[in-house]
Amino acid sequence: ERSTSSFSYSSYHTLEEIYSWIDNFVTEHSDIVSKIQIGNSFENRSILVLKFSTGGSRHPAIWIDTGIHSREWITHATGIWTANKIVSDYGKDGVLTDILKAMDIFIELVTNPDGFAFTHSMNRLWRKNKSIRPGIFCIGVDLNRNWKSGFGGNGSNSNPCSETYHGPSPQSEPEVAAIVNFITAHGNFKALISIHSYSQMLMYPYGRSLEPVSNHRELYDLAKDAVEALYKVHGIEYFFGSISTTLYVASGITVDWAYDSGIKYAFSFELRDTGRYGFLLPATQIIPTAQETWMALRTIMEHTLNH
Ligand SMILES: CS(=N)(=N)C[C@@H](Cc1ccccc1)C(=O)O
Ligand SMILES: [Zn+2]
Repeated sequence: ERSTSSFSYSSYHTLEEIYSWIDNFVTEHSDIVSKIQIGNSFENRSILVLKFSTGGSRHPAIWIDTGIHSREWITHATGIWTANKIVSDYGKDGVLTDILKAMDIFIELVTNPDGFAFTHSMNRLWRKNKSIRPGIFCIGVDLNRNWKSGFGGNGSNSNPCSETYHGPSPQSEPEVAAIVNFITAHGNFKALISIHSYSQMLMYPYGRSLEPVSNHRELYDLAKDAVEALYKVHGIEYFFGSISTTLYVASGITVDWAYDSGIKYAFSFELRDTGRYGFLLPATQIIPTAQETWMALRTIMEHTLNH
């Protein structure tokens, strides 16, 4: 493909199609978008991040990741649509324009490239990455259990054959280490949003315990505003609250690490649906899902800008 104009935002795509789209997208919007390789996956695929910036050296930044669980295809598709929405609405939507005048947005579209390739080639329901280690007879680590904060705690599993296997040590997985190194080196991230599917929930830390975070009232109110903005688009209802109280206890997760690293606006989405199609959400729902999710993301980013 030579341009993004032939790319279908209402279809699911392979890793190669997405990486090709990224190159075309950056070329076509080089005034505001750039591509950063933050590392390589276990199977040595490039780990790519899109940077949206209107200048400045180290603007306060917002992180969004999709596809950390490879079978959650609606999340990559939503991320791609969102990237295009940002460049389309910059200069037109006053709130977004204000956000980008003052802050940078980083989007990692394929956070688990090895797993994602595997969902296209061999196993559509693969979740983990594809790491292998001597003497261990099952493949892959759950990248949403490999983070340092609460590592190895309840709601993660030490059995390598488990879908929630936390790995041999915190940040043992290159896909997690790459993000930790990038965000830590940057040092000025104000918000992190890690996007999963499915369940229709918007959640904030902690996952590892029932203990409320210091700004839990602020996060509750912001989550409430965000899900209301989401509901107004297509009438889709989300639950919201802390991970441990809304869903279940989970340890070693992205948003707990972000929060403990000083990123006080840390959220995790569970996109559509509530189980009718689950991970196999029909492509006809990609754009409606992305449209409603955008309104929630925009609400969170606006709050981050103003606080
Ligand atoms: C269906 S699922 N795997 N996306 C559910 C996902 C819930 C979660 C999201 C964010 C933080 C903690 C926990 C998980 O277990 O990792
Ligand atoms: Zn997930």
